[in-house]
Amino acid sequence: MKITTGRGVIMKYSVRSTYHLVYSKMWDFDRKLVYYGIAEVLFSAITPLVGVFMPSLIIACLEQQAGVQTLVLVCLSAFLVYGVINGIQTFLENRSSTQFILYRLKKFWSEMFRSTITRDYQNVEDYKTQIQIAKTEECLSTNDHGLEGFCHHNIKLAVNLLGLTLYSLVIGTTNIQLIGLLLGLSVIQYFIYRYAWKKEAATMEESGQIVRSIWYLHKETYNVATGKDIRLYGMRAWMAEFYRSLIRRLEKIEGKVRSAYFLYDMAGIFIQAVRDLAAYSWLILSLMQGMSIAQFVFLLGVISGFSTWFSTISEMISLLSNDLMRIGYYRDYTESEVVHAKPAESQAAAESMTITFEHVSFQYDQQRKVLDDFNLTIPAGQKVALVGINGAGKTTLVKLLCGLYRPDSGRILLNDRELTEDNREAFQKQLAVVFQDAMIMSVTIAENISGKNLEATDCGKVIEVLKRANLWEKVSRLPLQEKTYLGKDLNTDGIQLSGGEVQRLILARALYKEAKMLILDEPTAALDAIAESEMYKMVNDLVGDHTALFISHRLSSTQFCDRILFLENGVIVEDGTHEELMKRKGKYAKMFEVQSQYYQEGGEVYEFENSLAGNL
Ligand SMILES: Nc1ncnc2c1ncn2[C@@H]1O[C@H](COP(=O)(O)OP(=O)(O)OP(=O)(O)O)[C@@H](O)[C@H]1O
Repeated sequence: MKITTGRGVIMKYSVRSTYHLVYSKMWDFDRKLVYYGIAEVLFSAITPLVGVFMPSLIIACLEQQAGVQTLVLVCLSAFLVYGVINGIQTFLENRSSTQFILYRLKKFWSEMFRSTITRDYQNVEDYKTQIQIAKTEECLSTNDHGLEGFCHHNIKLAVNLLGLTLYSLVIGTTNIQLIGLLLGLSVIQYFIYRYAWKKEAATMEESGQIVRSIWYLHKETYNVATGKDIRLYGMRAWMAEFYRSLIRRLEKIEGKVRSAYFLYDMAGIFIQAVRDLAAYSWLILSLMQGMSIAQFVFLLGVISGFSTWFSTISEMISLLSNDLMRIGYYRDYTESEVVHAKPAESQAAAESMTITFEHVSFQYDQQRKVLDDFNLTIPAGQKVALVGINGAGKTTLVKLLCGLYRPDSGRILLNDRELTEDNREAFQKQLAVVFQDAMIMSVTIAENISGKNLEATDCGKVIEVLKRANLWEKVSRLPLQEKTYLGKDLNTDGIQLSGGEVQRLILARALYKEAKMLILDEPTAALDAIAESEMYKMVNDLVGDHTALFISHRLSSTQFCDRILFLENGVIVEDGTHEELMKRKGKYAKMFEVQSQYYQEGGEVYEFENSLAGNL
């Protein structure tokens, strides 16, 4: 059920279902949190009443001309009772503050972490999911709003409701008309507050978007990768102006909201004046008609505290609407129907793999189809090169093959078995893929290679693959060798590898996996042409009988392959060995000839640019 909480703010989930979700999880997490919460409500509502009652008690003793001893005893007892109640209330408040943080982190953050890490790659890559993640963080990153705010605000709401009820009973037993007037005025004040809140709620989506953009810009200012371009391409002024324009937009929105709250504040002052006039007139009149001073002081305290209970209730209802909206973001993300990873089936790994694409079509969003009715068979053990100009669809094809994307139509078969959600994890275990943008984590070299913690890593095997990837010479010279940290995020002694060294490390990771199929999606961009060619040949020797797919823009690096596929706009336009394609004098031969001009010229080796391929 959708519920409107303010102009333009629609909540997808019923209030009841969100309450049920948060409190049933809390019950599972630690039921003491609920018990202590109830106790906090009781003590927080009683404390002010006791505070108001104390002076009137002392005055009553004076009025009745009690002896000094009795007066001292009453005072001490009153202070003791007040101190104990106040102390318990403070303890409960502090306890819930820390416990709600733990509840948010242990229960909700971990659920979000699990939901992200296990979900389909295609879904995580989607920009809509990225926005959902940013919004979910809004629900889980602060103590005052979203999930944790919800827990605190509910306690405060309950305290104020109970306090209001107690105070209404006290006043109501003395003057029923007065309580009617006080409640009526408070209701008017509440509706004016709702008006201001609705103004604010109507801007929340837009201001949330602006705040996210501001955070994005902030992030880019300390992002090491973009930092270079910002300085070298003189982007500072442009970014600063962009930042200022966002702040200006936020200021404008805030201005509108502030003026609505100003109206509320003004109305509040007026209502307060009317309320005080009525209440104090009655009190003074009652005093003149014989009310005791003790009762007068007590009712004075109760009446002046009455409006605070009510205005806090209005405030809490508005804050809770905001919290509910943010919890809705969290629910959108964690309850959305996405494919989550299934544990790998235990099945015997095949020695080598035959890959078949059967009428596969795929497109990103509403763009043109990258692959349209695509067919291809790679027999087991074949070494295939996939070449083509930029944007031809090579990486997309690899991601489909790895199960990172799902075809829109058609099937991908692995040894005659269709790749599905159920066997995807099992299949991925048999694959080693080296992408252009491979991930290096700020952990040790050995952990980066094995993908496990040090205790579970076979360091002997790590050294062996580092040797095979021509990186051991460098690593062996480091004081901690394969146990050296990469980057300084987790260890200040961490080292920085060069682009080419990172790519060798990624290759070592692929070799460590001992997969049945190896895919190299141009991981060698940081290597020179000769080093790349040598690495591809070396990998070819290492994979033995296993199937391998090599992607490169440097055609000389892949000419050794059993088969070369020339991809253009998602279609294989040429298919054969290097010799066959050269004889055919088609697109491949033309590209090869252009590139080869840049190799041996006057006995010197020249580097050629990847972008050259795109010019063909
Ligand atoms: N995540 C994505 N979202 C939307 N479009 C994408 C995405 N990735 C790639 N594309 C588009 O799909 C097409 C094929 O891209 P792909 O990366 O598969 O080509 P490629 O042959 O690997 O290119 P290159 O040689 O430049 O790496 C391109 O037009 C690209 O703009």
